[in-house]
Amino acid sequence: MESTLPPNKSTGFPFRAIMGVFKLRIGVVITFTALAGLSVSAGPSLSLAQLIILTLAVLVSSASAGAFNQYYEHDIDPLMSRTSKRPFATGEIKHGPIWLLIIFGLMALSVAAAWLALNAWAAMFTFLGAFFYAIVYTVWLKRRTWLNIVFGGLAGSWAVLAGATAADPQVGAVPLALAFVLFLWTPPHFWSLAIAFREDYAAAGVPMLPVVVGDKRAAQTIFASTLALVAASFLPLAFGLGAIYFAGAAVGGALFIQKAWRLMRNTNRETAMTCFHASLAQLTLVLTAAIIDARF
Ligand code: HEM
Ligand SMILES: CC(C)=CCC/C(C)=C/CC/C(C)=C/COP(=O)(O)OP(=O)(O)O
Repeated sequence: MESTLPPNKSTGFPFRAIMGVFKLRIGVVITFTALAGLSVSAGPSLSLAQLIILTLAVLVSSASAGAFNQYYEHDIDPLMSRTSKRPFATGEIKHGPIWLLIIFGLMALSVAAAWLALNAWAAMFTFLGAFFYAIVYTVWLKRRTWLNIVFGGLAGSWAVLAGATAADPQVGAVPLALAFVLFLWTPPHFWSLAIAFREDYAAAGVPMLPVVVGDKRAAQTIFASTLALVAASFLPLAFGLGAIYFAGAAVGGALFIQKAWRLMRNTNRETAMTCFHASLAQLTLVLTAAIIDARF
């Protein structure tokens, strides 16, 4: 799972490790989420330059938050198998204040670019996404309560609204509904992975749901929250999305529910990871269907 790769041997400069710090694969999906919010927004089309700036602003904001997360968690990442190879955890990249300058500089740049090229609302949600992930989730809640992901999950909702407000600061019902879907999607997405790596989180003293209530109760909670998520994923139909969106939400929802059911019936690392990947497939189907439906 971990995207951190050994430094490029030929130059010695840890280019790949530095890229690994920014969690860019996740940033790409976060950016896709913002573009889905833009697509379902009623506002006027953006110019190509504005579209590029929105894309880069959300990507850089997400990446800076991801880098802050790895910087801040350099103490617990070595304690977990999944994260122990990360550059701050291994010392491949020196954990020092220069990184805070880089991180906050990139964050400020992304928010300023969104503000200047788009509007204050898009800039605010671009900032809020990173703030909720880096501060609300990573610093405030992650090591304190199993509710960490419930509130931290708003980070994804802010990504939807960053895109939607770029075109129309008066957020419409469909972008709001999609932001609500992201809010409900994030907990089962993450709790599935947390079951697979429960021992890691227990060793690191992080109170993820499975550590607090056990795998079985966590799997039951995942199943119940997936049902709620899938029900909510049909909300955009009430505000104008059509058959294409329905198809995406139905196929994605059925897949996620089936894997969450399987996880609840047979709770182990393999069914947990399958459910985690089903969450990503469901989100991709819902967002892609929303983009296509809104365009035709
Ligand atoms: C605070 C909210 C969230 C938390 C705590 C969370 C948690 C995680 C974790 C722990 C991983 C595994 C990372 C790794 O091992 O490298 C992951 C992977 C992933 N997450 Fe989430 N997630 C959150 C929100 C989101 C959102 C909003 C999206 C997309 C809209 C998303 C998309 C992904 C993707 C695409 C991956 C796979 C990345 C890869 O293959 O390297 N996550 N998530
Ligand atoms: C608009 C905008 C910029 C939104 C940002 C949204 C965002 C970056 C959400 C967090 C995604 C994520 C994979 C968190 C993992 O945290 P973790 O610390 O639990 O993962 P780890 O254990 O792998 O470090």
